[in-house]
Amino acid sequence: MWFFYVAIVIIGFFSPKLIDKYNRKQKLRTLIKQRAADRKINFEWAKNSFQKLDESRAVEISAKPFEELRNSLKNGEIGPVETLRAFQRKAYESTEKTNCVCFFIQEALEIAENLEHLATDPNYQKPPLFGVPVSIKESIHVKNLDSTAGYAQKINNPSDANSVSVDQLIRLGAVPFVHTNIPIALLSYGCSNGVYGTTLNPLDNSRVPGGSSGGEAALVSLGGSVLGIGTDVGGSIRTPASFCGLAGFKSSSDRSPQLGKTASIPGRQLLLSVEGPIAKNIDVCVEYLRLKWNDPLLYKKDVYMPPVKFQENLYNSEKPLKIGYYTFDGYQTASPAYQRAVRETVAVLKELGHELVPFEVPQPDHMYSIFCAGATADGGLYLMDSLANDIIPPEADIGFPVAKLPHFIQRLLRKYWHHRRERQIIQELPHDTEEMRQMHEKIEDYRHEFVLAMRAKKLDALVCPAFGCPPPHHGMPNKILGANSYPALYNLIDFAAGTVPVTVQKQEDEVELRKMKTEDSWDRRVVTESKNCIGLPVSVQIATPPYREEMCLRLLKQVEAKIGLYSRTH
Ligand SMILES: CCCCCCCC/C=C\CCCCCCCC(=O)NCC(=O)O
Repeated sequence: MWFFYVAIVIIGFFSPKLIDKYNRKQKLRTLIKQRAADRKINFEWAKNSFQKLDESRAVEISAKPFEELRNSLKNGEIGPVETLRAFQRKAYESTEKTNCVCFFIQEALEIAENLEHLATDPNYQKPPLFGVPVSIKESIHVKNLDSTAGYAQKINNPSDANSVSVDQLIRLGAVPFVHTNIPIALLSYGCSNGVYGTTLNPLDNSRVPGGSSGGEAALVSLGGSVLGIGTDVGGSIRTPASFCGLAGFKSSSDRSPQLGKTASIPGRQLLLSVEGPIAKNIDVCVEYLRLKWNDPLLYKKDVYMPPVKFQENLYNSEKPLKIGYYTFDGYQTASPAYQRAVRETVAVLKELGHELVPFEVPQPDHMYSIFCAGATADGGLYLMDSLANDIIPPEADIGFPVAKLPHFIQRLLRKYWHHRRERQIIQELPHDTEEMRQMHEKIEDYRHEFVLAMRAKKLDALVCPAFGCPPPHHGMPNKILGANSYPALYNLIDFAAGTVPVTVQKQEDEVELRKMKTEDSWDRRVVTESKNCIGLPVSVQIATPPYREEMCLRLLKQVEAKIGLYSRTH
């Protein structure tokens, strides 16, 4: 009988909270429905807009690669409004296939019309990106649009101003025209959320397009945009670019504006999210970054950015470099095709006269554990709190179950948890201010250790796999966290890093898979998820220390020119 009374007391105590939570979630579901209705209207608006342009003309315009498009707009062969309509059509078709677009930016039409009007003046000097439509990741602020980062609770909070980067694009003559999809909280290399749904990989719909800039990669891959702007705090530009066969680049944090984007974890200090380009080839990324860094106004709009222009001397240098390489970072065995991509890149760089030497990543277990601690910042409290108050589809899950337990339970499990790598991560998640300070100290120390290891070999740059495995199936990214160690390292140490596709998965790689040693569930899933991927693109990653971005771009360009998967076709 006593049990009955205790149960009544417990239910009585918790029920107001449960009812409150239920009501909150119901409100969020209503908001999601309203958002879906608004989105339908927005898509209808885009359809009306692109139907004003003859389809064959639209196909002709949207088939032009970036440089040709820019030239055609410059010499007046095509106009900004018809170009916008052509890409609206292509983006509409792309989103029908992959659900990559969240919203079409309606102000884009005014911007394009204004450019067209300005161009009627014979004395008008066309800006460098005159009329080029550019796609923008949803978390980057565009005036009058929400940046929800996939949270239903953030619906109906439109940005009151453009981000520094979007404003700059408009100043350079570009036409930001769509907001693209992301995973909830931006902390996944999948691309699912309860507000806009799941984005599919255009090359294999059953697999993720990468994340968190997954909508960008799917859109660019299908030709719905020639230049996409993403953000990266743990691979979110490089991973989707790799999974969709594109080039992607992230600078060190000082060379990216910080104003005007929704951060995955606001207030995170040592791991700053960086904006950067995704495009069909590295030339487009270079051209965008050249324009971006050579714009003196950028450094007035974001006064925290050191005014460092595009360093042509580094980009055009012919000096042979000393480059370290590794096929295994000591944390996650990469699937065979990614290892082969490194070996083939090393051969090309040697052929070009560079000196290549093997490199070992210092303390790999420590490296990825402190990355996870740094990326979540406060032991996961902000993340857990935000997620608990939202709608999370199963395929959008973040982290792993033990990391979500209350801190007092994690403390008990820290020594005994059976999964070694999960245990190492929970050991590093800070649970109080002292551990938080220690976490920052560990990150600083690791950066110094890494730089010393590079200096000991006099290295200018590093080459390694872009990722640990090909795009896994939807719902798998948080179950294979280790595969993210390859891009994450370069956020942890705040280096410049970029990826280019250099090969595709082959039969021989799938045969090699059978020889892979597996220690835990992450390893086993790397193997299972790497099967049946023949023909999917595989990228290599190149990284350089901060302020040597242009050196990294030079190497990416050299590799792409020699073995880039699409260098001849795009
Ligand atoms: C709930 C606590 C869980 C803590 C442990 C989970 C650790 C998860 C940390 C990192 C996830 C790794 C995936 C990262 C994907 C890329 C993220 C990114 O670059 N985002 C871009 C951005 O934030 O702007």
